[in-house]
Amino acid sequence: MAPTQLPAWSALAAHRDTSGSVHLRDLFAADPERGSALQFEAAGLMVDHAKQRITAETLALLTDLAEEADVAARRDAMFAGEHINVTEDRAVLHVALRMPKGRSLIVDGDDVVAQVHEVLDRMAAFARKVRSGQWAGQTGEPIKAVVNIGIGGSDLGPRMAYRALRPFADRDLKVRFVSNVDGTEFVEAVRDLDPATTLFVVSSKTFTTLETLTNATTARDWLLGGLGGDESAIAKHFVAVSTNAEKVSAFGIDTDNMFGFWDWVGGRYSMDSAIGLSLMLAIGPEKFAELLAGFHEMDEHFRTAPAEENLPLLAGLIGIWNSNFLGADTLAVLPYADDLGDLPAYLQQLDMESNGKHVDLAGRRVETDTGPIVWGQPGTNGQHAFYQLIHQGTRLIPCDFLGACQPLRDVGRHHDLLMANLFAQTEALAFGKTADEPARSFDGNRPTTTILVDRLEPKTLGAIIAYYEHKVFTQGAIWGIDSFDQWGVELGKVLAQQIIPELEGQEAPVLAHDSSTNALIARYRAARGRTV
Ligand SMILES: O=P(O)(O)OC[C@H]1O[C@](O)(CO)[C@@H](O)[C@@H]1O
Repeated sequence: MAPTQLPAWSALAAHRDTSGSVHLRDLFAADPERGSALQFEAAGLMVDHAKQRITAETLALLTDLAEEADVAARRDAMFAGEHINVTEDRAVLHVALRMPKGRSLIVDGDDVVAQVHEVLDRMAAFARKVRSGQWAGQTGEPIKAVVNIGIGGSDLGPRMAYRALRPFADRDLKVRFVSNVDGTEFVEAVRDLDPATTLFVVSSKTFTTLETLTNATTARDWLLGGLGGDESAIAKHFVAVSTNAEKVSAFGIDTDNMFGFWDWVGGRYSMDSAIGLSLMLAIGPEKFAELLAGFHEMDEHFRTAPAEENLPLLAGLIGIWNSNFLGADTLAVLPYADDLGDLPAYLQQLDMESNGKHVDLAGRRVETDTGPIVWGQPGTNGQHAFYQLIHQGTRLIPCDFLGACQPLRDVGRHHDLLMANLFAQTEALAFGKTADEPARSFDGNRPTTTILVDRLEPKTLGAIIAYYEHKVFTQGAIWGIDSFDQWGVELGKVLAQQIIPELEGQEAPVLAHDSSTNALIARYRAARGRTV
């Protein structure tokens, strides 16, 4: 049934019409305990929803909606390994990637937890060899640089987590990430690297992705070019992370040097699978295990906590309130932690690739907006760029503010100033300011959630990511969509394959696109001195 037909949906619409415009100033004035009443804690995260435009009644109606939409049953189906990714007929089991050793989960006849730990153990053994210098390159020298080649879910997770966990990384090991098919990224990434001491981790679930295979081929040429062309060097300088052993081997990487995962791990949910290998190389297996423990703690909270205290569930519901009832189109993610600088980009894929859907599970066109446009960048930089529009523009932009109470590098007054800015922004957005001059007045009533952790460490990062994964899950379950496929990325890939020979060919191609695309291709060919 479409969510709009559920009784709680109509009740929420009526509630919005009667009290949805009450100002946060009035909500706070009416309830002196509001600040603490709307703070929730689990797995090392404190999530403060007090500055959202909600009341106890809103939350009660939203949890009714979750019940009527049967979110709990869908969650249980995910944890049980049912094929909830219906368009691809697959289980969705990223939660199994962080289940502790010894636990068992039989899916389609296999104990997936045992499989997960077998790969984790191989990854750990490999990481220890590389980190200790025991793994030698072609010339016998130890590895000093790791380059992860991958894109989308095979890049954004390890890239984001590496930046977030730099303080825990072995700083003698350079770690780089190459994703874009723009050759510039590869050239710049290896500019100061020595092939003799560089290890490439080619990460691709399918091992068919154009960008990744192009970059991996260029990397192989660069390596062989620098080491005298002896192909035996590949085994010492290339490892693969993939579900596709056949393609890995066809590329020339020995499958002994391959770390696998499974079709029940979606790309954007894979940073805690073998896709995290480059991160493990940087921070070591022990810290990687702490990251997994943080994920698992939030998984267990999501699986077992009652709706009224369930952090990801509440976050998902409040997001639905903002999008579907208050009319917000976007969500700004604003980390007050430079270490989380790549979190907005990571969450863009997690949220927008999962819930950017226009049909429901039965294939009917949805009747309501689905996933929000996710964007953002670290505070305080954003304050001096786009916050003007959040404060005084005409659009409603809900924001997630994230911060850590204890700095990992305590420099002078920096951390207090950083966090003062975070708190000040949420206060200004909620309460605004009246002034005689219209241009200087702030309406306020702009909804925000603040997420605080004590320290940004592997465990808390895991909990933050699992919190967002399950928030996205909750929203997808309510909208009744498949959050785990991504057919929308296919059309552009197919068209690019048609256009590639039209750009590269010597002969002037016969162009059969629309007049705009034809003209762009002709312009490009002319600028590159090719016949048109
Ligand atoms: O890991 P792969 O198979 O190279 O895919 C990379 C990314 O491409 C996508 O399929 C989108 O094009 C993502 O879902 C995925 O994370």
